[in-house]
Amino acid sequence: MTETDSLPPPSPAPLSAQGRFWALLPCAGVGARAAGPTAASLPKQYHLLAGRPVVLHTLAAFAGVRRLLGTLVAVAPGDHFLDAHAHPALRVVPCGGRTRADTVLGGLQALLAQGAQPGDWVLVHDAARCLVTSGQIDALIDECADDSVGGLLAQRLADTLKTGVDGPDGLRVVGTLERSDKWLAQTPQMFRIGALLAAMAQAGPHVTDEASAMEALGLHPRLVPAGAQNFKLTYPEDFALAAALLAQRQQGESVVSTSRCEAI
Ligand SMILES: Nc1ccn([C@@H]2O[C@H](COP(=O)(O)OP(=O)(O)OP(=O)(O)O)[C@@H](O)[C@H]2O)c(=O)n1
Ligand SMILES: C[C@](O)(CO)[C@H](O)COP(=O)(O)O
Repeated sequence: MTETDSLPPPSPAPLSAQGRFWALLPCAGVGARAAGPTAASLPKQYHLLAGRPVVLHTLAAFAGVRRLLGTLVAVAPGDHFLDAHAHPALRVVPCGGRTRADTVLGGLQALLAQGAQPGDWVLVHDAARCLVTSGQIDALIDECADDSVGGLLAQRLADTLKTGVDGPDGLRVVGTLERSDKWLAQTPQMFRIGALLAAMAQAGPHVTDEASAMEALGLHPRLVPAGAQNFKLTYPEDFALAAALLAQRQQGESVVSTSRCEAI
């Protein structure tokens, strides 16, 4: 164990009248779109950002949510990166699949095999979405735990939304969409484990998020507004922005703890 101090210690999860909550992090992607000219072969969820691998920033946010009973990280078979970061609050399971949806399906099955119940809630969150905060995760649970379907964090559109077509004359605008009812889906996305498992199995390996699988069954997940900082590391240019934001947050934390020390 070399970096257990990277994660806050697990706090005992209080029993909640609203049910039991688990987290599932799909962490088995290869990060093809993040591979710039100088990229190492390491998948993006393991790149170092502000002194820590990306996924440990993500896990630190989940470690701050007291209602979670446990977190399962779904990694690719043969991936031992997290072995060096063993932690009592974590289950690392080599159930990664060819697509994100396959990985989530394997992770849901693994949660049930490890004692979760079909009626428990699961919060599925991209390992590569490392700027999520404990406060946002708690807000999602607060908004959705009494809901009959579940829901997701999402961001309102700030820009005008175009449709484009890449034709013989180059990439051209062919229309402008009404944006007031459009949202960018983020994660976590929170549903009952049994319902999500059935929905994902039916939706197939190419569904891009959990909410889509539930929508395909005629359900309407709740949208919980979240800010632009909860973005997913996808392209090479995303890393510098994430590093700057994480460094700024760390600086903020150290200023607060210094002022606490001075106040004592
Ligand atoms: N087969 C896969 C594909 C993706 N993911 C995870 O799903 C999250 C979001 O997916 P995405 O950004 O698409 O990651 P990659 O598939 O790694 O990226 P790319 O499509 O650029 O290769 C990431 O945490 C990624 O590790 C996964 O667990 N299993
Ligand atoms: C789940 C997700 O992050 C919500 O925006 C997104 O759909 C993942 O997409 P990708 O196709 O795996 O990049």
